[in-house]
Amino acid sequence: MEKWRTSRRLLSYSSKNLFDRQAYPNFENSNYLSGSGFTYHFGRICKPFKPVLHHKQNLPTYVYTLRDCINCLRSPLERFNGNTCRVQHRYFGSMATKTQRNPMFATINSDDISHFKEILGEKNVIQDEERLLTANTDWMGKYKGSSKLLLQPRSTEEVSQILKYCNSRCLAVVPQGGNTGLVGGSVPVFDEVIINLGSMNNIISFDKVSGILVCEAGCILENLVSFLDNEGFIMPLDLGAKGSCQIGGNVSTNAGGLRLVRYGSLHGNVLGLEAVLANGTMLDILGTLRKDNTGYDLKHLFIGSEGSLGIVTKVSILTPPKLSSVNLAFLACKDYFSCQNLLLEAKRKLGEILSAFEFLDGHSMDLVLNHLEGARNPLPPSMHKFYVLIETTGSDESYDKEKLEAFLLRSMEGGLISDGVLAQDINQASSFWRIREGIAEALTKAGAVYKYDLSLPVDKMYDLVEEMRIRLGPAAKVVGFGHIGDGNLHLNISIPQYDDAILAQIEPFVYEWTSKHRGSISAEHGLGLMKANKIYYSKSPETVQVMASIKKMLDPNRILNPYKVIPPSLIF
Ligand SMILES: O=C(O)CC[C@@H](O)C(=O)O
Ligand SMILES: [Zn+2]
Repeated sequence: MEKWRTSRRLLSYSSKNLFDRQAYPNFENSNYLSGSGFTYHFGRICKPFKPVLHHKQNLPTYVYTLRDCINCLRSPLERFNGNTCRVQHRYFGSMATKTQRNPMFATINSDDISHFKEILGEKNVIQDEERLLTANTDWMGKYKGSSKLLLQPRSTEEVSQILKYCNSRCLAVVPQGGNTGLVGGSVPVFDEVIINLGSMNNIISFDKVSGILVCEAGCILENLVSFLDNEGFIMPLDLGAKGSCQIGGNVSTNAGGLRLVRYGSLHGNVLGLEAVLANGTMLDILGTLRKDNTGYDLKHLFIGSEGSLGIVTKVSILTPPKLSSVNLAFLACKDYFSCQNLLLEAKRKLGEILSAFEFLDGHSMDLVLNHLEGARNPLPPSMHKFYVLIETTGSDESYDKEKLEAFLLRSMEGGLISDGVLAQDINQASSFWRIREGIAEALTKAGAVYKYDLSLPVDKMYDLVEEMRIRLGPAAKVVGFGHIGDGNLHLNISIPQYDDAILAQIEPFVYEWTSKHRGSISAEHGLGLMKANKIYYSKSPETVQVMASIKKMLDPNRILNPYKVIPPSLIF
């Protein structure tokens, strides 16, 4: 096979909108909250004693008390401190916890509707069933709420008025952007009012000298990409969902994506933001400075807190200049060890021009080929176990190409790569990216899927996939792919339909494994509803207590995105 044909310069390319809701049927099966019934303490096994109903009973959270814990040896007497359960939160890692609607929240009445119509105008107060069905359902069709109301504010002032009113009435709300999240964070759990930011989609300013873009939260990522492309700049983040996701949602979930290896996370790229607090206060921290050490940097509270502390309405982002030479290689590796070594070498040898380093296993490739129309393996049919995409972005066409080709040749001679091709044009590059970016879509088409988004030491990452495969046997397809360059594994388990018995084999094992290796149970997707109760696998009780205190201070009535991020029993 002709290995490294001369590559033509790739200009900017963007993949198809993979997350277009229209393209996907909804799946009806959704018993996402059932747990395994085991008791865990930070991912370590504790012996179940007896389940008790949580004493602050709005929520029937079953608390498995701890006794003879082989790891922590804490006395079960610590369970209660007067009326306050002091340590219960430590013990419900993956146990059966079923969230119930908190009765402290009011339900919408006709006066509320009239009030919202006064603030927003008739057409921005949506009660239409079809629109609500879409907004109540997440992209995977896995999480479904039953909200009766969707509001579409057009300005920060309107968001402020909505929240002020909801807070006074104790009406729970869920902020929603493009609704492309994967942890049930952007849809209601019950009847929360949906606040959709999609109408706030103006670009406010762009400064070519500094590369700082200021825009409203509802701007679709791909529109920002196109706008910046005309100005000779790029967004520092790139996601498969770019055609639908909105920047406010990206910031609120601290979305990572394909370019993080080069440009870093949104905690670094977001220079400022505007957010509306639960009581309607408009918080203007929309700075455009690279350096500002005047007190606490509060913007970081809103980056990645999934709308639980405030609703992000505007953002200011540092954007890198668009460089003229982009190359993309699609490679095969014989084993995971070679992928790791290739990453190490790529960092060393490609240095400043490396802009993406992604991997997928052969099982992910099979899924894509079986379920994505028109997808084709760019390499000749062979049983490759692993594939890697390496993208370089630089400013000197011949130097960059030479550098990449020399690197690929050396890696091939050294046995790190077993086969590979370089994209010859934008279309080819898009088709390569389509394979990597299309895995999530292929999984959704294949049936039910359990998703885990983990940060792990790179050398350990794939052991988990293999262990899971052995654990589940032929009943499930276990696939591993992701941002190996950032130590982020996407472990997905695909089965024909959701099955509690299989889930019990996966959880809490997967969280325990991650905790044991000092990883994170959410690398980039957030905790949402799916993992609010699992937070202790990655954070200490003291840390979660501080988070809960911040939540209670900023949102005393807990109206913002309830039941998500922090274990409900800690804050209600
Ligand atoms: O579906 C997933 O598990 C990952 C989705 C997304 O974060 C990706 O990197 O493709
Ligand atoms: Zn990802």
